[in-house]
Amino acid sequence: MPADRNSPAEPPGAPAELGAPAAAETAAASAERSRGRLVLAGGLGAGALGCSVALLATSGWLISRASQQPPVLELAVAVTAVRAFGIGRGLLRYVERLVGHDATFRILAALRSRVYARLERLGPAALPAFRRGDLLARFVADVDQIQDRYLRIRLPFAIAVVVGVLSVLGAAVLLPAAGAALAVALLIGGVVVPWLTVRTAERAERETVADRAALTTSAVELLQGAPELIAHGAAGARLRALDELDRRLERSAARSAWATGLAAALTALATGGAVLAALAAGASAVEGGRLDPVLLAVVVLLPLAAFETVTGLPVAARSLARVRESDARLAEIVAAEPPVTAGSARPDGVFPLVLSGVGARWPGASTAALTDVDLRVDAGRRIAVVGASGAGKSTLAALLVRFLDPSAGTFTLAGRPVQYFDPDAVRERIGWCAQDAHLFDTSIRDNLRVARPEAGEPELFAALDAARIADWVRSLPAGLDTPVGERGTRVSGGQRQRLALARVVLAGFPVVVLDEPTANLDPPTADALTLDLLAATEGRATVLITHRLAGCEHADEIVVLDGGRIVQRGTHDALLAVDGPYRIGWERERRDDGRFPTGAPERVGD
Ligand SMILES: Nc1ncnc2c1ncn2[C@@H]1O[C@H](COP(=O)(O)OP(=O)(O)OP(=O)(O)O)[C@@H](O)[C@H]1O
Repeated sequence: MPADRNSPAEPPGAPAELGAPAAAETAAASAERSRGRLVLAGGLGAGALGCSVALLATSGWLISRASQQPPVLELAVAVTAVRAFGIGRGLLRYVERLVGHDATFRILAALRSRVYARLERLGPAALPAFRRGDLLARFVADVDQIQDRYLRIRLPFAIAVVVGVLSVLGAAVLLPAAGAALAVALLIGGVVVPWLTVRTAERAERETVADRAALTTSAVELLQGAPELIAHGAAGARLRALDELDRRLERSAARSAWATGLAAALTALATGGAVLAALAAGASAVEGGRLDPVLLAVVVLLPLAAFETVTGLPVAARSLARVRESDARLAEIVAAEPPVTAGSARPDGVFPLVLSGVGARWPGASTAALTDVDLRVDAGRRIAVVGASGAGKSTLAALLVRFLDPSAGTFTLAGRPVQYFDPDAVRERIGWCAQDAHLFDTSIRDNLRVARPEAGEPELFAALDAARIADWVRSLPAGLDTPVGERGTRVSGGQRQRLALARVVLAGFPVVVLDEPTANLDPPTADALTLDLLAATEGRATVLITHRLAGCEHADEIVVLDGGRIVQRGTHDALLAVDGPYRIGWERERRDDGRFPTGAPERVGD
């Protein structure tokens, strides 16, 4: 981040977490809180697998002993035990799944909140470093992938160790040679095979994560740009590129599946080897009188059951690479430098809002977007910021609403550097109506309530009235419940901006920054909206950013930006009186507007 002359040495309450911890630590912190549940899930899982092993061993003994036709009472305990182990296995497995998933989802929810909080701090200035679809993949798929660390890796490995050791001890008590053979086979199935899987599948797994993210990114881009691509006949090429990405993902998934298949074959071989070894050792021990023949079935069946503990481990090990890759991708978000210094204080008042010698530079940009800007906003004052495209107007808006830090100069609210304050608290006082205001895919009512959730119908209509769109809303069959479509596609550009304006009015900010609210409208509609905007925000400090000069005559001060610097400032009359960019722009706008057929601008819902 560029040096910040304006930064206080140490803003009070600047969150310590801004020190960019790794995502793994973020997940670990969440896991810490669910440790008890994870341990319980491990215990239940070990119990369930223990029941499986005991079930097979007891059944083996029962069948062998029953063949000798002893008194039924002698078998009663074993029969009951078989039932108990059978029921216990299912029951414990069910509860283990509940507890394990509950713990994991809690960890994921906490992790997702933390990642979202990070994203929020980065946005919007630092987010362009990530592509939209890629961010989506990180936020959804990568966070989801982290669940494997607990559900598929740590729990199964811990359970395998406990049950594996107990099974080996059990077998060794009956016949030490069988115990030794089982230990060796379990080490092969539980350590060597998973290790081999990791070695074979690691690259493929990493590629799978990257390919899946690339596929999401391209699919999102393709869907968003579909109308333009179809109109330009370029959709076919993009679809083919997407197809190629899909095939790449298929290839890496196939390579990784091949490793899984190999692991399954090796595990089956190790199981078979353990059973054969137990059979050979058991048969010779029976022959030598060192083992009761009835126990031979137990010795032979035990490895079969014990191997259940390690069969899932190669798949678990395989997902280790995926988890690491997702971790690394989340760590990039966590480590990305926030574009603003955040304190924790809440501003009591914002006036006067003063920029003094302020410069601004966007992350990654080589040149400053603003240089040496002075601005003072007092209560109720209305300032118009005008200038050509690229002059730095939106950058000024970003500075005012704390999306960007000044790289030079000072920005103070009521005399205190803005870096002392929580940016969210600043934004509760300095409202922003964007150039392409976002409407959510829900009703008009819910879109307005983003600004004030508890607002009742009279307040909503008062805000709509101020934005001169209330009559249109009343005329709709569903009124306030009319859906606006995704990104407001079911309403016109002018209606969208007016709804956004109503939202800003409803929020009641003491300072309102209106960033090119008329940018995409035809001149008559734009001018009508500008007048309505100024009327709706009457009495509030307003910074109207615009490339059109019509309406500026109502501002207390006009600031003309060019190349990131203020080149003129004053009232409309004063600026018209001198030969300068404002007068040139004003005269050109009058002349050019004269070329358009002019009609009465629509006032309601254009
Ligand atoms: N998010 C961003 N990241 C990097 N650079 C940016 C970003 N937004 C603007 N810039 C750069 O800052 C400079 C000023 O742009 P800005 O958008 O502030 O101008 P503007 O006067 O609002 O233009 P317009 O009227 O076209 O919106 C330009 O050089 C632009 O490339």
